[in-house]
Amino acid sequence: PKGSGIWRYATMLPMKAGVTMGEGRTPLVESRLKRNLWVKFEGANPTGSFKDRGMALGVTVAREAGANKVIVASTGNTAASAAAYAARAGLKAYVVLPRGNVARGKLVQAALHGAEILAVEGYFDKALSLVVEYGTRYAYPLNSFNPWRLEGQKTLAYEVYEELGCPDNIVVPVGNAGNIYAIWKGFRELGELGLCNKLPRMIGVQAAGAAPLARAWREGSQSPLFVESPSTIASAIRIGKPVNWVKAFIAVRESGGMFVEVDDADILRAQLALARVDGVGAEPAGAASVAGALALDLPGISVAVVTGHALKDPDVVEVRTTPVASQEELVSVLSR
Ligand SMILES: Cc1ncc(COP(=O)(O)O)c(/C=C/C(=O)C(=O)O)c1O
Repeated sequence: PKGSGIWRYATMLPMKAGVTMGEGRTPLVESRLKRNLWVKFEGANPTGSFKDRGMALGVTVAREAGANKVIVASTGNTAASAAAYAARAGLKAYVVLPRGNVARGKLVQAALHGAEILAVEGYFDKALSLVVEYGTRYAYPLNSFNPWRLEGQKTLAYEVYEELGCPDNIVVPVGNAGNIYAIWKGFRELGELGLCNKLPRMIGVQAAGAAPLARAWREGSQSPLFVESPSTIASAIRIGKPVNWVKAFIAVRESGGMFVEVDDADILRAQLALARVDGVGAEPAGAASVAGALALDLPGISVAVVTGHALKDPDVVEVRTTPVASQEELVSVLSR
């Protein structure tokens, strides 16, 4: 298909061309951690997360709508992506961040790309309520309640289909819960086009300390059990009140999937295993999908979406070094 980035799929998008940095076409690699497990490495996007897919379309629509300012609340990756894509589109970005809850790499990206960084006390949910209640009057909102974001993010499904056909399970880390619905929408469209006759089960993975949907699912509740003070090492999904929870329930119910939770130890173990066995460097939230895939006994072919790059959150990685003061010491280390 012609066009670069998400615009390769223009026929399936609400607009035919727009702002791009060649987002998408990310690696789909077979994992050696488990049979029938593939990893879709979204860290390979221009700003290092899947958010670029939705931001390319969101920023294009904002500019077409005549906006010159955009605003997002974010745990970091949406902010980084909005900052970069707004810069590319010549728009001003305002990012509202929960002070002390944003991984360093993402903060640096937002600053580098020239966003105005507004720090609020509290969690992501507080930042989002500020944007929804006040921000939208002054700037075009680009959080994932904005449908154009999800239209861009659904292109991941098309890429998986092009390389692997229609897998049996798609495992996705869930925070504000837009991405799991976006990917489901993409596969549902492939079904409507007759390209997939069996659609994948959508498996949403949450961090145990920030699992409003997984807890509701486990307890058979029809609505999420919101978490007042979400807590997890995976700061990207440290979200207690997912704005897209209705859509996420639809995706999981319609697909015959489920929500599960994994604890931080599982997430960090998956991050290391993924990096050292498959060579894929994920930030903790990005590794949560692999932790879920490893913990579950999913029948058939599974694709775990690794949603963000390891460099986003360097502070969670333990670095051990071996001092070498002489060539003898070097030789002794090398010959161990
Ligand atoms: C690496 C990573 N993995 C998974 C998610 C969860 O996706 P959604 O369930 O669609 O929210 C996020 C979300 C980040 C933000 O919500 C934000 O940046 O404000 C993320 O950065």
